[in-house]
Amino acid sequence: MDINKVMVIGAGQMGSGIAQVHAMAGMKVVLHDLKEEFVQRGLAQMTKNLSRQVEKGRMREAEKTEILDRIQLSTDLTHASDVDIVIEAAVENMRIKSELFAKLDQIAPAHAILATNTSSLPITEIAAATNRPEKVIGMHFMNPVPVMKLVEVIRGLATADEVYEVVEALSRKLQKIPVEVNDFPGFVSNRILMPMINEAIFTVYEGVATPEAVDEVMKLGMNHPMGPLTLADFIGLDTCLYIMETLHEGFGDDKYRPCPLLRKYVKAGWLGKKSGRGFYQYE
Ligand SMILES: CC(=O)CC(=O)SCCNC(=O)CCNC(=O)[C@H](O)C(C)(C)COP(=O)(O)OP(=O)(O)OC[C@H]1O[C@@H](n2cnc3c(N)ncnc32)[C@H](O)[C@@H]1OP(=O)(O)O
Ligand SMILES: NC(=O)C1=CN([C@@H]2O[C@H](COP(=O)(O)OP(=O)(O)OC[C@H]3O[C@@H](n4cnc5c(N)ncnc54)[C@H](OP(=O)(O)O)[C@@H]3O)[C@@H](O)[C@H]2O)C=CC1
Repeated sequence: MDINKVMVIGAGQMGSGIAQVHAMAGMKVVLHDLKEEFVQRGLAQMTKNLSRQVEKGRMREAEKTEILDRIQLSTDLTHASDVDIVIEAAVENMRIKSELFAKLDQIAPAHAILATNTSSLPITEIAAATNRPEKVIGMHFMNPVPVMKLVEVIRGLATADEVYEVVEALSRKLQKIPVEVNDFPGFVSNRILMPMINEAIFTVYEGVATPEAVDEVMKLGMNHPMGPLTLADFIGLDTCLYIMETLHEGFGDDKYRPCPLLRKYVKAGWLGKKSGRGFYQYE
């Protein structure tokens, strides 16, 4: 099956990146969010990224315009009626994702694949909200989407082989490298990454070191491009907390308990870079 038109749900940091890479690969894209201001923010992010490519002489202004022209903005879910695939990148919450998938199942054409960019939630459970579980799949991009090569592809219990093959080919068309993993909480990426981030937060919580010191240790000592607390701020502390909760609940093992300091920051609205404050202050 050829993918010509894609709908991306959620115009946040992941949704806008996912929309951008599909438009750059020549596909028509509908970028959807709840409010006009959110889709406009997504468009501004994509425009900024593409302008940087133009400034660096890697893209012509005309190419940038062509890419942006392929992107339609939407606050109306019925725009899913003529797409080949929907990629959902709304907030990391099972109730919201299940409701979205139930609605999309009613609107999207019968042939359409319903993919989710969830970073930890069970694909099988999201698929159960639809009448087409064989066409539901996890397509987990990494942040920042235009830069990171990986797409973790997760089959639900009922995902059809041909759906997996379409998503694998689509990932390659986006110049990404798909890696198949099974449907377990946090998949592979966040089962390994997020406990490290949570442990870094515990070291601050217990007074072992400052956030700056923790990040320096991991950057200089382990050659990580960003320290774990800078990375947590970059991902979004709300998303980090939701992933830890999914791991904790899914495995029933206390080793995944979210650090109380992470909970406190999220309750305070300190969500990291996107809200201007997390372990660090921005602007
Ligand atoms: C939570 C989940 O479910 C899964 C996840 O995504 S976990 C998060 C996974 N991501 C990571 O671990 C990222 C770790 N950090 C890094 O790899 C790097 O710090 C980084 C790529 C983000 C930035 O790299 P850097 O060398 O420190 O900075 P910088 O030189 O400014 O940027 C490198 C390139 O990335 C681009 N870039 C940086 N941030 C970007 C962004 N937010 N959007 C688009 N492009 C971006 C820059 O334009 C630059 O491009 P060129 O090389 O083409 O000029
Ligand atoms: N951040 C990361 O590094 C990564 C995140 N992910 C996953 O991607 C998804 C999105 O994360 P991210 O982009 O960081 O989050 P953001 O908070 O940046 O963006 C989420 C966007 O989705 C919108 N949204 C919420 N509910 C709905 C809905 N019902 N319909 C349409 N849009 C909705 C939000 O609007 P509002 O502001 O009103 O809530 C917001 O604009 C999550 O599932 C996350 O786990 C995956 C890989 C990496």
